[in-house]
Amino acid sequence: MTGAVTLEHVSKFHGGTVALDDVSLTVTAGRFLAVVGPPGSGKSALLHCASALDLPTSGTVTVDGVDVTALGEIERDEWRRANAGHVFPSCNLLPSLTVEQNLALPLRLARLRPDRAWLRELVGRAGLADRLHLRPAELSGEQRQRAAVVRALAARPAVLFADEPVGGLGPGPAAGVLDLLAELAEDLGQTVVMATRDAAARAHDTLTMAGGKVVGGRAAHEARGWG
Ligand SMILES: Nc1ncnc2c1ncn2[C@@H]1O[C@H](COP(=O)(O)OP(=O)(O)OP(=O)(O)O)[C@@H](O)[C@H]1O
Repeated sequence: MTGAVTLEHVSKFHGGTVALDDVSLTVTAGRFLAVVGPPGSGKSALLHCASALDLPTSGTVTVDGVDVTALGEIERDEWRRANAGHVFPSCNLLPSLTVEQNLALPLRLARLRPDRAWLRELVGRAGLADRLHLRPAELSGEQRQRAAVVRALAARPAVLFADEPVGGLGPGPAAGVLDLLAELAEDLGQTVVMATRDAAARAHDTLTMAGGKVVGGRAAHEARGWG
């Protein structure tokens, strides 16, 4: 199983603002981890550093044994395209393309060969098999966000990083998207790291952040850095 993420003494400063303050933790491969905390507690900063979208000011991030903080910029971009999938609050699907074209786009841009069996599996689980020919505007909000999850996983990344993936959805559609994330972890062993203010119920493990630090968690044996 892939997707083990380890942060060791990771700090991130933005000028004088501390976004992450000496965070050390381990995400177990194949688990669905929710990172919870109030606005400004450092959830996004944690996801950005863990997924190599951003470099920490200090500390190291290792994913499946690769120290991504030691990679040069070009190598880091290549690593991220192949190994880190991202979902954001807004689905960011291109309105002029069909769902199928949207799902294939990151693979085409990265010149990665599609794994058709994997894509079929994802599309089926997301309930989009009969929606592939439609434009994003013809989907429900939940279906659009499910499509964003499939797109993020198309390259078979080691880890899916979802930053407030249900932020713009009502309770019913949000539950549908969270169910999909939980199923992907439970049935396919997909490692998922999700930042959320309050939608952690379906996750296997929870870490709580405040002031850039990890201050608690349900999977205390899996993480270090508090108490
Ligand atoms: N680019 C930036 N420039 C300056 N400060 C930043 C920047 N990005 C984040 N911060 C600050 O770092 C801290 C942590 O921000 P972060 O976005 O990680 O929190 P969050 O828990 O994800 O919040 P939210 O729930 O609102 O998304 C906050 O004080 C924020 O203002």
